[in-house]
Amino acid sequence: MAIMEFPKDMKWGAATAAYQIEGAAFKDGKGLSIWDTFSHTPGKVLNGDNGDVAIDSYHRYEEDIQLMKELGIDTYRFSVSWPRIFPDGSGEINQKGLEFYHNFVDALLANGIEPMCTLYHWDLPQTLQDTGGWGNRETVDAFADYAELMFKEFNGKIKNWITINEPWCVSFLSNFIGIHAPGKQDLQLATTISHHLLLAHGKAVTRFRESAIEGGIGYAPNVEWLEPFSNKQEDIDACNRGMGFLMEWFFDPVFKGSYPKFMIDWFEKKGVTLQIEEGDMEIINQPIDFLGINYYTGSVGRYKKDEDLFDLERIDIGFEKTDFDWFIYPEGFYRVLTKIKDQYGAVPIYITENGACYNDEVENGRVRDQRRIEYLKQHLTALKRSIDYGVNIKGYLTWSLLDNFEWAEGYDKRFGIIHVDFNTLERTKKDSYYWYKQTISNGWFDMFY
Ligand SMILES: CCOCCOc1ccc(-c2cn(C[C@@H]3NC[C@@H](O)[C@H]3O)nn2)cc1
Repeated sequence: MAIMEFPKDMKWGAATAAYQIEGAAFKDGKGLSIWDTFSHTPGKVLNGDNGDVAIDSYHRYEEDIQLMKELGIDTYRFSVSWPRIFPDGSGEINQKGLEFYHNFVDALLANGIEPMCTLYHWDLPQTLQDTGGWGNRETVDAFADYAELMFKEFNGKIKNWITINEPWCVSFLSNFIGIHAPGKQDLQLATTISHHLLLAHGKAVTRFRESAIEGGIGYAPNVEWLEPFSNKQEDIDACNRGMGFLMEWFFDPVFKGSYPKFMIDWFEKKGVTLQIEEGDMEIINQPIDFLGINYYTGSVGRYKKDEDLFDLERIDIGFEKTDFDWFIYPEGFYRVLTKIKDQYGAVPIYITENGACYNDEVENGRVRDQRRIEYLKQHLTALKRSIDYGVNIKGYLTWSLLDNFEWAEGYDKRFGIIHVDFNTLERTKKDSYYWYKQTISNGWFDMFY
């Protein structure tokens, strides 16, 4: 047997996000988010899908929690819909919104499941977007006020807080590449937003510390691995720029108190500058209690002038792909985690997202998603290797517990270990659910069975 065994104190979990699962988009006083607006804008989301109903977890969370309990997870990562709490982004509080999350969190705790709460998972109140969104520094303070309210409201119930999910997606994917809400294509704006997001993270940490809240706080950047096609310096440099876009750009300010010079120089060549105000970097560079890491994929890269923003070409050398057309690259998971350890030290890390898109359907009451089991085996093996290297892994949370609304791909891309019929909303445990359940129970798995 090739047993892959994990530390007995490592936490096992699963993750979701409000706009992707809740539905009830216009119910009980919730205000509009930018994803309500974006998904209702023709041409933005595949098949015209939206999160109006999603998988109706707003009404079905008790059923979902029973599925989590049977799965045996220690912790469940969810996000709060900011406009469900502050319909206008700030000011008047929607008590029904607070009531929903209290009922939900109480049900998690009653079933022995530790809540891990993401404060911002992309659903910005539309009213804040109407005044510039994350491009406006006033949104930073609105976020800090929202965060402080949540900290105080749930102090003692929620002990693991994540400020911002995937700041690269919020800034550059959404405001430069433009495929996520609000769908802008402005590099200067996106770069300014990346700074405001880190500032918002820092200000939330300040409020957390000042309020003496029980537990810990971090953020959850997404990372990818880029392996140079050759040892030619131009290939190495191109891959470092591509990785620096997600890693050093969002890690150095938090862990080192400054932006990476090689990226600043590159952006300046593109006519982009950063407006950093006095005191910003000190606010951003505050100690955090853990780092969330979201990893899905990587690729081989090489220099190609004007191929993309970084003169970087991602090439297909035959890696297998998921149904999202992403390369399956478990070695990249090990490489990125060990790079983080080498560059930023043994910061406690939760894998806050790792999983694969496979669109297997229900056949005779069963979902045979063996490819997802293989993906999880390969990436958990890479995780174990990183633990043995000295990476301070505190937990692993798979994305996702349930099939859900996959942003611009709508309901066309399934990441869940539980299948959801998007018409009837019926949940069906996939083969990967049973595999994950056994792995959690054992604390190990056998590579070959
Ligand atoms: C045309 C050019 O395209 C450039 C890259 O385009 C993308 C698209 C999507 C992603 C992406 C999607 N996910 C999964 C989510 N993580 C958070 C959670 O909500 C999951 O649903 N992570 N990254 C990255 C890059």
